[in-house]
Amino acid sequence: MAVLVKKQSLRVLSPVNASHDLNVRMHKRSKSTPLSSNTLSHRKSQQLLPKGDSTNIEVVVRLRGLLPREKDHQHECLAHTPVDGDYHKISLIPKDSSAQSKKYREPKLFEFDRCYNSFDDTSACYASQLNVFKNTGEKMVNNTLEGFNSCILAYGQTGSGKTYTMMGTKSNPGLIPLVCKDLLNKLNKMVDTKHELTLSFFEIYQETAYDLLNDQKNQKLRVREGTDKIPFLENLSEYPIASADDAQRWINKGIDHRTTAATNLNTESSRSHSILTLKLVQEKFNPENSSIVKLTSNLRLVDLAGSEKSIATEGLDAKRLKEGNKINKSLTTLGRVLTLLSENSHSKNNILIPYRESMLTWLLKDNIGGNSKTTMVACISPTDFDESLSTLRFATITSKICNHAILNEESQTNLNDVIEKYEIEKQDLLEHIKNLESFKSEMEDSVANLSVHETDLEDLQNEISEKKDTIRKLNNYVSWQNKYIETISFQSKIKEGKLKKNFDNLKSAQEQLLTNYVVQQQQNAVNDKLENVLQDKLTNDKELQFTTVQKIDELILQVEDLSILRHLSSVQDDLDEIANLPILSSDDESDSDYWWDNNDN
Ligand SMILES: Nc1ncnc2c1ncn2[C@@H]1O[C@H](COP(=O)(O)OP(=O)(O)OP(=O)(O)O)[C@@H](O)[C@H]1O
Repeated sequence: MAVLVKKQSLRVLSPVNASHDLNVRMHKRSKSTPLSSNTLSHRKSQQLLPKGDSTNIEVVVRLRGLLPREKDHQHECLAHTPVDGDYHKISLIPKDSSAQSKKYREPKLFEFDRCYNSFDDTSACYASQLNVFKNTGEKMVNNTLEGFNSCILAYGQTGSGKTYTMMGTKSNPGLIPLVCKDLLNKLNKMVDTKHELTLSFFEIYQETAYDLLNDQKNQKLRVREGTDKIPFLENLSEYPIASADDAQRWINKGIDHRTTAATNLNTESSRSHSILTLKLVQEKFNPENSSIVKLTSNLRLVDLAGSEKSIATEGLDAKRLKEGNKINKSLTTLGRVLTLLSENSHSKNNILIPYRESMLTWLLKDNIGGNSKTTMVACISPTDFDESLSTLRFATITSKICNHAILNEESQTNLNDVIEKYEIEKQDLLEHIKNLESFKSEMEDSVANLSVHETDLEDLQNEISEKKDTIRKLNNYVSWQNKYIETISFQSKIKEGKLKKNFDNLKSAQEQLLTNYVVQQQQNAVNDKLENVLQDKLTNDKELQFTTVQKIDELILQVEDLSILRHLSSVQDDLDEIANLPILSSDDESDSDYWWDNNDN
């Protein structure tokens, strides 16, 4: 198995190179910050070299474990730390050992100052958040206390664990909170040193710097360069911090203001580079030469935005795409600057470094190529071979850069000034003691007055305890009352329910009755009408009957008259007939005895 080994060089500048560089630096500093000749003189005069260290940027690698999402998709772990516990090494094993390209066939082995495995706690290279602080963060705290500028820079692809390493979580705090806590603990134990610690926090979002501690977050900050050519942000707010809680409050505020968004590879992806700076100014008295030594140092904690392949923002809106492009662009510039710096560290040519090409490299100028002890934490994800390879190559280039940290020390050597300064402080202290004494005597007077009223106080206390007892009883009574009210109100609720039900029933019965009444009324009206009609009919009928009866009577009369007439007429007829009768012969008498026998009809 062919193994590619990249030897990391921990190059220390040759004394010739170091003195040359430091003299150039000193020259620039003394030109830009003229110091008063009789009072304040830089401890390192033109003849003396400043105390300093020339060391390569330290590189540590942190390998995170598989995330639940990656486990669900059964991603393989492609990065490994050695089982023998050699914490300098880390290897990347390609997924497909039969791939055509050599790049994807052979494992890659890298060596760095330290490689942390963050998921397998049985591994000898395992490192929890606290281990990372102990091995990487704590020495930066010590550098700062010694008066050196220091910087920790988290680099890596998106979702590889930079923010987790720098900020961590509430239950697993990262480097930033742990560094703040340790620095403050150590400062508070230093009784012979006066110190002032301030904190500032900003982000670079799409090539513009914003103050993360300013409530008006959209105010753009401009980069300026002092006479010493050190870039700084104009109007960036700085807050004094006295305790770890103070620091945490400002950090939380900054986190709230930082630009983050969900991408395909990280639900809370940082869309900006964030830079937190702790600035420490210390003053110590040096009894050897009766001077005051002033140490000024910065500790910068940088969480870079992650490099992104297009997959991170695929399908997302144009804003995310633009952010991704800007992030990649500024990281490319950072890569170019670091490459040139590493070339300068290895050759006598002094290539001009294009720091100003991006705001990030401009503001980190001193940390990546100058007066700073710097550590890069290269974070890698175990599932992305290409991105991890690119991060480890970037880290290899960075590890070749040599920085020259100098002790930022000034000393006040004029004894009169020292005495004058102490005299002022002594006067302040005496004034303070005087105030305290008068306060003390006021307090003593109050105590004396108090003893006079001691008996009253006892009575009052008895009264208070009686009142308390009454209050307790009242409270009991009130709570009993409350319970009673609760019961009553419960019962009345039930009653109310029943009443409501009855009321509803009554209401529906009433409505029914009303309906019936209306129907009845209508029925009555119909009945009345019918009755009237019948009555009318009856009346008509009676009249008809009466008329009929009359008519019948008339008819009867008429009939009677007619029959009489008829009778009379028939009688007449008979009479007429009789009158006309012939006189009968004896012959006729044989046929019939009487004529009427033949005229029956
Ligand atoms: N060492 C670790 N142990 C446990 N979880 C981790 C570790 N490193 C990262 N994670 C988890 O992985 C996810 C991505 O981590 P993080 O947000 O720190 O990535 P990032 O590199 O800062 O990403 P970006 O560049 O997109 O901001 C988070 O859910 C985080 O909690």
